[in-house]
Amino acid sequence: MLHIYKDANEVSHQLAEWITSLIERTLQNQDGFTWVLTGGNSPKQLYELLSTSPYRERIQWEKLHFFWGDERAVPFEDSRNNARMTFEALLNKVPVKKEQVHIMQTDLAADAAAFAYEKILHTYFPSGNQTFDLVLNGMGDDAHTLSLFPGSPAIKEQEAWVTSFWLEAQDMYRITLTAPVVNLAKSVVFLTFGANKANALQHVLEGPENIELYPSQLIQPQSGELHWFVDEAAAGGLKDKTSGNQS
Ligand SMILES: O=C(O)[C@H](O)[C@@H](O)[C@H](O)[C@H](O)COP(=O)(O)O
Repeated sequence: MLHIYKDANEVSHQLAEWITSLIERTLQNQDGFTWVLTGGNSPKQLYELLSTSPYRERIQWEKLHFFWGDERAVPFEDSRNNARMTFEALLNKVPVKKEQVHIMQTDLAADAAAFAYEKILHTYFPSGNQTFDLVLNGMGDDAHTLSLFPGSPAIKEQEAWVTSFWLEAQDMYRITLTAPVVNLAKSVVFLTFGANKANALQHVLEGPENIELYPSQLIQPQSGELHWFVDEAAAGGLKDKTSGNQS
């Protein structure tokens, strides 16, 4: 479902409300809520909103379990580390305990970190049939999501839930969830805005399938929901802007 709002500010506010309501609804029927966070710049305002009134009070933080969609294999102290950004924007400001938070361990070798993370995920989701309550994703202007970059080996992974690889262009290892585990989630939400995303968004949503070039096309939940929260600038190239709720 496509949700188009005026600008980045409005997208962030609407998504803060949407996520808070999803958490409230879900926790009426179950005891915990598993949520995959994304790095990048786009979610910063959303995270900050969630850590303040009125969202902060509505969320039962002690029932949440946090995971990450991908990580740059640099120390937690490095400003490029995705988990670090999330702590600064959100997790340091809300009442969550260490045991609720599962970061990808960048003090290990990247392949060992991927293996360790996969083990944690299988403990949470032993049946292997359904995974997270919510996966929040960003999308790059090259149509990557998570660390599923065009042409990267990670986009071919069919079995493993977590993988790692050397990303030459950025001179670093990446650790990432794969499409198979994300596609078992109950809800997947993409948050993206800005005119620089318009071309990628048009190809991902309306172009012919070309996973190598537009890896975000890999994300198609098997039985869960898929939502795109975008602004008018990012939606600028779409021919069909009606496939969902719009403001
Ligand atoms: O570690 C990362 O780089 C991210 O997890 C990545 O997948 C991100 O979500 C996109 O690159 C969009 O980033 P922006 O929100 O900054 O455009």
